Amino acid sequence: MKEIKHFINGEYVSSSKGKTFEDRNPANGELIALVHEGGQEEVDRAVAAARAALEGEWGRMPVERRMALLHKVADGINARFDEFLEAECLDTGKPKSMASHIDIPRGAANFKVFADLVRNVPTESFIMDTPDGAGAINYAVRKPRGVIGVVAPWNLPLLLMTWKVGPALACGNTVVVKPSEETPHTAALLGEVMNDAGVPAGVYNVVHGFGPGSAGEYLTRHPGVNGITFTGETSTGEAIMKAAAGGVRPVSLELGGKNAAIVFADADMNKAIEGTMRSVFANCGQVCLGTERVYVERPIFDEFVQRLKQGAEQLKMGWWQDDDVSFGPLISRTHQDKVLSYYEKARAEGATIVTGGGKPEMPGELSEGNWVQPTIWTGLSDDSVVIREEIFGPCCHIRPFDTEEEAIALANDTPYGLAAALWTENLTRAHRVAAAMDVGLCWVNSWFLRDLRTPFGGSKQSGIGREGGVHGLEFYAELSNVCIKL
Ligand SMILES: NC(=O)c1ccc[n+]([C@@H]2O[C@H](COP(=O)([O-])OP(=O)(O)OC[C@H]3O[C@@H](n4cnc5c(N)ncnc54)[C@H](O)[C@@H]3O)[C@@H](O)[C@H]2O)c1
Ligand SMILES: O=C/C=C/C=C(\O)C(=O)O
Repeated sequence: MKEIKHFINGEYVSSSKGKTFEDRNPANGELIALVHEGGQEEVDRAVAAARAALEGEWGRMPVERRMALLHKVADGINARFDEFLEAECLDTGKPKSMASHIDIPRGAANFKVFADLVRNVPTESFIMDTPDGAGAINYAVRKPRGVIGVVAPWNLPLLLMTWKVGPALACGNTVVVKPSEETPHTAALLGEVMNDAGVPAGVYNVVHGFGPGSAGEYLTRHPGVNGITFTGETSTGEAIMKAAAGGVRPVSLELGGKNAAIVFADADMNKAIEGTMRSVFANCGQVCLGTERVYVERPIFDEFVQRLKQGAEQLKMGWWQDDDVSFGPLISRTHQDKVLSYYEKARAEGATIVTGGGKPEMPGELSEGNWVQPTIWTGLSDDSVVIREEIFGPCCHIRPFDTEEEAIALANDTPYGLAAALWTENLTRAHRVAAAMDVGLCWVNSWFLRDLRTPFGGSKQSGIGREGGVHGLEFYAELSNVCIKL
């Protein structure tokens, strides 16, 4: 049986207590690897290695050399594209059509983009008057924050982990990564790429394990960690904020969502259907930016519902390797139970089930996987739990609206504030409504179109801080002002 070990100080190491847990293929439940579970000892070793690397060659490395190494890491991911693809798809069950276009290319891009960015970003400078007339010059210096703890989720494992590791290393920090227990493969494989690229030992470390009482908690509580960046559920974000309060360490939190799409009657129907198909069903609905609430202007409501239903019923489920497969399983049996519990709640609350609503019949081995049907509901009241709580599954509720004001109020009626998608051909309305969305990210006539120079993050309970472009530097670097009296 394959074993996945920690990556500490440039070496793959076993758990000192010999503890392991299972990594299963979500498509058929097959055991694919045994993963070493880290405890306090492994976290201590990883943090110590990361600290030593900061004080060693990495900390003294000229910026140009550091950036060249990060480019080599990106090239190393691309050179082993098929291995990363297989590792990611085995852990998640996601179709290769998705992972080959999104997950793996973004894994490489996250290193290149931030290496180039950090090399080119200026810092601020102010010249001031002084009473003696000689003046003074202020300028800011960006310094690495230190050891960054990276806690990542399972839905886009390589993409979301490197989205943090890329800028962290570009700013000169070192990292200890705690990948999701569901998806340990690609974080482990990245260790080999780091070594092959010549990144010094201790710069990139990985400790596997769970959250509470395991590697996640030990890492976030560790006093040797200078900042924690986390993507995952809002409730976990709360626990991590509490852990970070000890020692007053900064956090960057990218959390849950209950994202709305608003489809106006003047939308290009084909584009709106194509985009909403992706925003609801891509990655089996397991995308934080995904749409779970769709508001459609009444004159086109029936047509929209029918066309989304047709699209959902044409999704092809199956093995990740098959070229025509567009829909994979949910990540785990536990998550399948959670999503199915919302399917039951929708039924109990009297939803009209337009399509789906249960488990599909899957052939052969696939019958052991965590499959659920793509599901569309109408007819629920605005206070239904199905409409208020994040499900993180391939499902949405569609509700008609009559006025722009009503649509805005409905979309914003949520404790979350991550993303929104608007569909309209009216440019003035697009600007007006986009500005009224209480979210960190609003797409107009598109979804998940990403320029990595832009601010990314959530408002309300969807997060704290913005990563992406220069904005992530607020977290990954410490700005320190130098004031020189002339
Ligand atoms: N805003 C975003 O950018 C974004 C992106 C992707 C996913 N998400 C959110 O992530 C969630 C799905 O991912 P998930 O189920 O892996 O999230 P999760 O919060 O259950 O787990 C995320 C990570 O945190 C670790 N963890 C759990 N409890 C911990 C604790 N007490 N201390 C330290 N670490 C702990 C887990 O082991 C895992 O590595 C959804 O809510 C989704 O909306 C948000
Ligand atoms: O599931 C959430 C997706 C998050 C995407 C990003 O963080 C990104 O594209 O940088």
